[in-house]
Amino acid sequence: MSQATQTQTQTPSASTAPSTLRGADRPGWAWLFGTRLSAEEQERLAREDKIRDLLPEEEEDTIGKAYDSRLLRRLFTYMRPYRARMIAAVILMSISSLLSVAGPWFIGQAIDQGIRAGSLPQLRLWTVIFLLAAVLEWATNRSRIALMAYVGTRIVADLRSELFRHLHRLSLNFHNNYSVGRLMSRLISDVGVLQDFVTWSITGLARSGFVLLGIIVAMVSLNWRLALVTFAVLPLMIWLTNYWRKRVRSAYRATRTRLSLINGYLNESISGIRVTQSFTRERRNFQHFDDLNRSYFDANVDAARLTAIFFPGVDFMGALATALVVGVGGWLVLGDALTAGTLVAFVLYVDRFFEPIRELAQRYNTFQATMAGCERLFQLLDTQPDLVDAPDAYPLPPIQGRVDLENVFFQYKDGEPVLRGVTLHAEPGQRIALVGETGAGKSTVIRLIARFFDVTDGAVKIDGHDVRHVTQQSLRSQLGIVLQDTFLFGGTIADNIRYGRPEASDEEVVAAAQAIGAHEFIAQLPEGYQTQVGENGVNLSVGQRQLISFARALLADPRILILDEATSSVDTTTEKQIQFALDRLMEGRTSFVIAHRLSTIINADQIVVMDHGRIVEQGTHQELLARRGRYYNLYTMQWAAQNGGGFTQN
Ligand SMILES: Nc1ncnc2c1ncn2[C@@H]1O[C@H](COP(=O)(O)OP(=O)(O)OP(=O)(O)O)[C@@H](O)[C@H]1O
Repeated sequence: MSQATQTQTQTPSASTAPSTLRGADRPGWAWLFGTRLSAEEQERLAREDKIRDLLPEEEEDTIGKAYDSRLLRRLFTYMRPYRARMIAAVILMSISSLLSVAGPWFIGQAIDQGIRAGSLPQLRLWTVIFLLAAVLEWATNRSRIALMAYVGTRIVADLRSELFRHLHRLSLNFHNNYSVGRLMSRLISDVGVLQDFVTWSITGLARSGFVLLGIIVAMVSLNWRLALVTFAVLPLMIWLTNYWRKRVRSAYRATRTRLSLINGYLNESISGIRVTQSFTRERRNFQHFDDLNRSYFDANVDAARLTAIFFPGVDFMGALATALVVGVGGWLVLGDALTAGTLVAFVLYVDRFFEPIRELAQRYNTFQATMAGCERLFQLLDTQPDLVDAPDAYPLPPIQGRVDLENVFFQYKDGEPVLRGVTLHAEPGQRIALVGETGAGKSTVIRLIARFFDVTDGAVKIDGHDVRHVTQQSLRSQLGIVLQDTFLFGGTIADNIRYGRPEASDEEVVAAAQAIGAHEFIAQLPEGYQTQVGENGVNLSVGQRQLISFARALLADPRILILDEATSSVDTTTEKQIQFALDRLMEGRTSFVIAHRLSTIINADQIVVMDHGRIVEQGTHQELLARRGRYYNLYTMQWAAQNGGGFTQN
């Protein structure tokens, strides 16, 4: 049962109301006086109860500190190659900040020395200076942003490539446990947040701090009494910022977690749409999606309400400070204690004073998101591959194809042995079929041969070389692995066939397809070998996909071939075709086949019957039938199921 249906049975209760609803959405007095919930609020509580179990634990989605020197230091190492550009951006930022602070002072001069002194040349001079300063400010700002956008984009491109390479180095165990959705979110959203941060926040924050400081210095030096009047609104401002900062943290977290739920559910629903349609689950899915969607909507509305409190609040503080400055300043001007130009400059400063404060508060959030994103990205980058080449690993020389498993023990988790003393010898060119109940350990055996995991005890040897002593690259390049879920990459059929040997000629590609028996259907496609497959490509049947993957394996020409349940999901005609292709593919190679249909492995040189991690029988088809043991039972059961009657051995 899915989590969604499990949670549907829960009854909504006000005591378990989500913190965002309790804190930000509901007015305080409603809780204080126990006012009844409106129908809409009750509905929302019911919805939140349904999705509660799906929300990540607080620790999993740590919002992170707004400032973490360790993370920042590491982030700065990525900026090092672009140091020159960053220094240039900082210089430009300083110039534009100074010009921004100087602007109101120029206006003050234009009024006092031009208008009040009745001097047209002075008025002209200060106006031109102001204009030039504005143009220069625009130009420096523009260049700073362009430089930082370049640096941000480069850093993100570098980091993305590093992550991509790192993901390819991580072992199968890691990929089994880390969902594709989570990886995509690291590669796309976390990296994206970082780009925003580098482009906008680093110099943007510095500029805001710089301008704020400059304005304070300018105001105090112009008239310290009036400056104090302006600062009178600061306590109110600090209170408002703190109020907002505390609440916005959980509000944004709520929107983020709900958005990730929507994305995850969309991903799952689209991937599993066939199953949904075949079980006519659409209505339930619509309902669940509506719940998620509404919950995201509600969280966004909460966040928007907070924004609606804060930003107009800052504007109001600005207006309040302006009123104070105009009132007190005007009174000083009337008493000749202040010039009109200084007053105008002050009014302009007050206006600019609140802009960086607003910016700093707004960036606080980005800062938190960036630190959390960085933490997750670096954690991923720090994940060590479970399997690394030994320091003295040597490349496996070209092999004949002898495979030996010597008393192999293996466990995925401590205390849960999966293989218990497996010994198996395959001569070059032999076909080995692994059979047994589900969970017997067949796939584990082939994973150990390909060294996707290391044995816990014993050894796996290829041509006498312990697989732990050779480089992984040299080992896998001599193995061909064809899995049950055939994966075709975006590109043409020809590209897919030459995936393991990109340098293969067109003739070799066609020859491989012909040998496998795939040429006929490929030739009939409108664009033949140039037909696009993979996502958005032509629709191929399961059997056709398998044939392409066989041609791919044949062209790569490995000495050892591993086939995982390759014939379990196709009809009888296709199975015959595939059987032909397989026979062709396995010719002259050591092959390990896991086939659930025993009829396909009758010709194997050795049939290895596994049970609970041990080999319980071993021999040819005839030998094992004659023994009337485990294999005989498995075979006769399948034979009866497929032919509707009892099996008689002739
Ligand atoms: N990545 C893993 N982590 C932990 N346990 C695993 C992992 N893969 C397999 N197992 C466990 O190891 C045991 C053997 O699994 P294995 O896949 O080798 O069986 P199998 O014989 O190939 O089964 P099937 O025919 O169903 O594919 C099972 O009990 C399985 O639950």
